[in-house]
Amino acid sequence: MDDGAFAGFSEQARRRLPRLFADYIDGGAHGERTMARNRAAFGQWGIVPRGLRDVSSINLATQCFGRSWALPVFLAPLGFAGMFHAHGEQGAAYAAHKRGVGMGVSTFSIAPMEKVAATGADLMAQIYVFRDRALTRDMLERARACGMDGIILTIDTAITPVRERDMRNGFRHLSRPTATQMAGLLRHPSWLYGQVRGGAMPNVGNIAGYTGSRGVMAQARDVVAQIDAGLDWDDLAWLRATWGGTLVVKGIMHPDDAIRAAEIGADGLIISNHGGRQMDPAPATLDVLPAIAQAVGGRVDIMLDSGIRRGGDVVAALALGARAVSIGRPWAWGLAAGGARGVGLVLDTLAREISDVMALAGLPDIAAVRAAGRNALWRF
Ligand SMILES: Cc1cc2nc3c(=O)[nH]c(=O)nc-3n(C[C@H](O)[C@H](O)[C@H](O)COP(=O)(O)O)c2cc1C
Ligand SMILES: CCCCCCC(=O)C(=O)O
Repeated sequence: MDDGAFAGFSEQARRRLPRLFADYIDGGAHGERTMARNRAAFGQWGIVPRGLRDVSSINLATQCFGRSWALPVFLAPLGFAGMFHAHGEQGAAYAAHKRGVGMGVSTFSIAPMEKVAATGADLMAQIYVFRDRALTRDMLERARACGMDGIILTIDTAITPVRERDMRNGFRHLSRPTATQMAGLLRHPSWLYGQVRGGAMPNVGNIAGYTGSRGVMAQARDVVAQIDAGLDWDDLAWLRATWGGTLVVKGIMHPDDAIRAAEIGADGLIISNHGGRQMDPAPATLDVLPAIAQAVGGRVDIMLDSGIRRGGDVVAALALGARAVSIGRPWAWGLAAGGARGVGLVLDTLAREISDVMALAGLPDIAAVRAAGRNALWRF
């Protein structure tokens, strides 16, 4: 896979992590065709160079979901990040805070959201609607109590599909490691040392009542079983009525769903195919973006994720109608490779490339990118 500007980070992450974690991050569902298509879609668009425009100062600041960020880039919610490096989710949040960008805290965060919030970062809690609604209400109350005024409802995980790499590695059964798995963990002593120092028996610490000594994957399976596969539009309306803050729906891939979510009162949408980890084969997010942007017509802000690996990818997504993008695997690689510093470097790398592309396209700020739209682009 083409890891773009982050190839160095992903290589280092693969060296540092036991294989089953590296594969968990990198892998996708079934034949991984969606994952490949996400990248290929960005390859279809060029940014047209323009000169004789004042680009002596490039401003990457943007507004999305009623928030202001220094870059049009958000750290996507990632489960189990605390197992990629001892700095865990707090390290990533610290890096996000330092760079002035936002971050989603996964329901499957190893660190409880309260600890992540203590970094002072601009966070949104990623939630599911659980079969036990009291559990969902509890997540909402905790998010509110620790100062988060926004939530992200993930809607593309009614089931968790086969991910062949995880099957091969027995990832979902890690709670009782086999001899092969144990040998794999022991071959990565610096990673193991970090985990031992961090508590040795990690929990999905973000979900009250699901921690304990049975091991992280047994807990994760229990939580996955709580995700309500019967979720429908009425439940979105229930969530809208229950949660007074910003509500963003993640996993939108069809204009009709975008319109319906906006009508029910969602404040924002994330066009996402979960980085190719759910539906395979699905269309690339960049390919569905123009129709969705046209359908919602500016009524709600759109963020896009899945396959962003270059500054040019970000500029293309903004020109086609997104207000910001989010990155998943790149920050996981940065964290695994170098903790909080690694996540910061990933953001710096992307910011530098976005700035390069905007300058050479004669677009000094994000408003100019959005105003130029397709006029800034070339379809190969
Ligand atoms: C390791 C990993 C864990 C993830 N965990 C979650 C999660 O807990 N909740 C969620 O909504 N999305 C989750 N995602 C999906 C991301 O939020 C995001 O949609 C995706 O990573 C974007 O694609 P990219 O990795 O190509 O940037 C996860 C993705 C990865 C790679
Ligand atoms: C054991 C599978 C749980 C999946 C939750 C995290 C996630 O969304 C992912 O893509 O991985």
